[in-house]
Amino acid sequence: MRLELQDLTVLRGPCPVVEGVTLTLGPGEFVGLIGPNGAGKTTLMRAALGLLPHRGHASLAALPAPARARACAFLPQSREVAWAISVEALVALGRAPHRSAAADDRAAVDRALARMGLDAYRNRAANALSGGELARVLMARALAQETPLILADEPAAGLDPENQIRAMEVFAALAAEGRGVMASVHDLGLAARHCTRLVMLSRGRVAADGPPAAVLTPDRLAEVFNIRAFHTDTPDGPVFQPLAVVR
Ligand SMILES: Nc1ncnc2c1ncn2[C@@H]1O[C@H](COP(=O)(O)OP(=O)(O)OP(=O)(O)O)[C@@H](O)[C@H]1O
Repeated sequence: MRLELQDLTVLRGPCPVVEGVTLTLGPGEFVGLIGPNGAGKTTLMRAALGLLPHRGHASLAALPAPARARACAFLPQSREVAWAISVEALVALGRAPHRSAAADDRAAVDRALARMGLDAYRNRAANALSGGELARVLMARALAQETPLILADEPAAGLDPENQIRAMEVFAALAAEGRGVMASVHDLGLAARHCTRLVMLSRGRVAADGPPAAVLTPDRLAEVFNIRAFHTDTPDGPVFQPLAVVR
């Protein structure tokens, strides 16, 4: 399954905050959605999912809600859990879109918990976890949905370095298994190292779309992000470190 966006435009009041975005997300891709604060990353994902009114075409938004929930898992930026629900029960909510046998649901929840290293947290109350622990639990809920597409809004925010790397590795592995993953990422170093492709947004428009090294050019970093950065290739992969504000 592919996500296809054609000329997607989202207005907030009279202003377009996403404008004329055309892109596809296909199996095997881990797309990093990058761009400065306010560039339109969250808005783009929510419109693609049919959660915001938009113009143009979004293949997911065009599906009826139940089919959409079986096609795509969404990991939103907000991480509030109001009740003292157990981690296991929270992750099991990811199975809601499916009409599968209980044993299949349990197996999917087990796979998601194991993948996120959360077996020991199964019986903990979700509203008594640290911010980073809860972020991993909500990622497990999205994984338990076992959808061909995954959209994640800043999944690495608030995670420690080990868990940031682990989260990016899980998404990269899901892509390698044939899913299509798109995640907004502020850490350009993580994005450069783990994503197969970057889409750079600037003021609601696609400023660049391609392999990380082709997207993260000094000119675009200055123009779009207002920074200059150190960027080199090592045997461990690309290393990217923002250095200074340019203007
Ligand atoms: N409910 C709203 N009403 C009006 N404008 C909004 C609303 N939500 C977002 N915006 C505006 O739309 C633009 C894009 O916001 P969006 O949240 O998509 O950006 P973002 O790239 O995800 O930013 P960040 O990196 O800060 O999370 C911003 O200028 C923002 O102020």
